[in-house]
Amino acid sequence: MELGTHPTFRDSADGTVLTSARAGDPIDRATDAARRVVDALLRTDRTNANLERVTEELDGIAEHLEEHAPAVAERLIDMWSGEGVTRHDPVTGPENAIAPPLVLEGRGDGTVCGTVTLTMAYQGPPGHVHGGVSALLLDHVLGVANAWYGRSGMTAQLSTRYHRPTPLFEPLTISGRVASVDGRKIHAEGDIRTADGQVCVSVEGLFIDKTVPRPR
Ligand SMILES: CCCCC/C=C\C/C=C\C/C=C\C/C=C\CCCC(=O)SCCNC(=O)CCNC(=O)[C@H](O)C(C)(C)COP(=O)(O)OP(=O)(O)OC[C@H]1O[C@@H](n2cnc3c(N)ncnc32)[C@H](O)[C@@H]1OP(=O)(O)O
Repeated sequence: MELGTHPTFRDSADGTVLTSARAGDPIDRATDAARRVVDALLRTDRTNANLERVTEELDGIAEHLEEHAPAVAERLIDMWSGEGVTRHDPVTGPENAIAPPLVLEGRGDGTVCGTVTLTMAYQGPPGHVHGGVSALLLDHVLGVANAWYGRSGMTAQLSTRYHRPTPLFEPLTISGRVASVDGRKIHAEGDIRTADGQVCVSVEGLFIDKTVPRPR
């Protein structure tokens, strides 16, 4: 994976924000509105909300957006034209309505961390976070931790241990760090904790340094 000029803990200040800022751009605001729609659909009274009208209006919005969508190949070039901080990924991307989005900071000790409160769309067991969502968040956090360390790679293995159910609707702190590097192999680890420090999920990941060329 190409690293671009991503900051590392050796040359950047403790507290450096490593994910794309929500700039308040129209696309960020539209994506926030889409997240709100997803959450509202999950919470609405299905017998009382006028869902036929809702469907028509949402279809109308989708048609308008599709009319203004360039070809996928062109869009991919645009998506990857930055310096290695993505705006579209499903964990931190302000332009991706699937992303919570998680904001990550780099620490002087090589750790990256961020706090997020997950809502209904991320539910697995009743009132708790889906295990696949936890793995997704941690995989990405380890990827960013690798970059903060100064390396980059593809996930080859992600070993996930679920210690206790991870609550929705409460702030969760997600952190990751590089544990060791052995040639092309990057070993990283991380966890998700509740505000009182209880570990809900921990992971160990093996990443292999490999470049996937950016579309151009
Ligand atoms: C989404 C945003 C990304 C943004 C990136 C942009 C810039 C970066 C900047 C900031 C970073 C920010 C964010 C990054 C965030 C997230 C990252 C997301 C990560 C992913 O979402 S990524 C998708 C899922 N991931 C895959 O899609 C991988 C598919 N797979 C392959 O592409 C190959 O399989 C590969 C590359 C893994 C290896 O292939 P290869 O040919 O390069 O290497 P090779 O096989 O020669 O192995 C060399 C040595 O590694 C050992 N080894 C290999 N694989 C192993 C395994 N699984 N277990 C144990 N050991 C293994 C061998 O045993 C050998 O060991 P030895 O040298 O000792 O013999």
